[in-house]
Amino acid sequence: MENQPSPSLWSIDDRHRTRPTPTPPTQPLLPVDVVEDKKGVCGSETKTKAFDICTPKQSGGPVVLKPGLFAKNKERRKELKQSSKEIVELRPGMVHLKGYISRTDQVKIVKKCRELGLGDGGFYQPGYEDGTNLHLKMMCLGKNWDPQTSRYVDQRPSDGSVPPKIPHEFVTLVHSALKDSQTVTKLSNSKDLSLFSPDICIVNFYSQNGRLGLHQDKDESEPSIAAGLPVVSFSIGNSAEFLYGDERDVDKAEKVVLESGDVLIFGGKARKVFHGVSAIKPEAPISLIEETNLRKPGRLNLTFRQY
Ligand SMILES: O=C(O)CCC(=O)C(=O)O
Ligand SMILES: [Fe+2]
Repeated sequence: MENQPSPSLWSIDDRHRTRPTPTPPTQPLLPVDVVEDKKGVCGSETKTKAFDICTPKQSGGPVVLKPGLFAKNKERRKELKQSSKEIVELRPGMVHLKGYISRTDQVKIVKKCRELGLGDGGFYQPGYEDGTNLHLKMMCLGKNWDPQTSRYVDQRPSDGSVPPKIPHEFVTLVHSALKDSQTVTKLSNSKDLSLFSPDICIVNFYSQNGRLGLHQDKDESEPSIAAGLPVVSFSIGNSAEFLYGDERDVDKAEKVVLESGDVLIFGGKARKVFHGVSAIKPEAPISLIEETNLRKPGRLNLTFRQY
């Protein structure tokens, strides 16, 4: 499966033949990186600061010396070498598509997530019932996952916001990744990676100390889990150490590094695999950061599921 053409996110009809249609003009981003959301629950006024996953462009301020041209070109050559495509079956039902999302599409995903993340239902700091916070920022699309109750609801309880819809371009890319991953699982069981219609996407943003403990994704509906409908995960930005295993035990877990542009899929027999993120690594593609101003270090992860 080496060197497959990468699907383009904005070419809808036939990703292998059609040139990507020009990016639709993005809505103007909100003017400031902090948005005050005055919609409260039950009429009370709460102020939620939307988290900006990108660093707003500075006007004035201290001059930052950029790396020289030679150093930059060297970085880019390294990036090109590293972005080799490969599909690896990690275990039955669990597939790692390395370098699957093109750099252009990664840029589009970051920009779209930033735009949505600054609006109603955008990035916030999730916390558990006992008052502890998750070590990441979160935004839900389609339906809201509530960490306090581990349930999906239509509105975010903390501010009453309604989650934005999943952009259809994201769904197109999920379907392409599933179809391509089925080719490697033909010999084992391609039903593990059956096509589905994602109606939920949880978008996580990890900074330097971001992490996520070992857990199972099991809050989707019973029929969805029973059918083994897969979870499809996109990684963008800094690389991450991703753990997975049969039990909630870090010492027994296996480890894989997820890099920018990687897609990970787990369904069928692997649908209830324990998984988590143990660390964010320093590596990030320089061209992506330059084009998007994604915070450094910063890792965006999108997991698509069907309720
Ligand atoms: O960030 C990741 O790679 C995993 C995210 C995850 O497991 C989740 O959101 O349930
Ligand atoms: Fe998960």
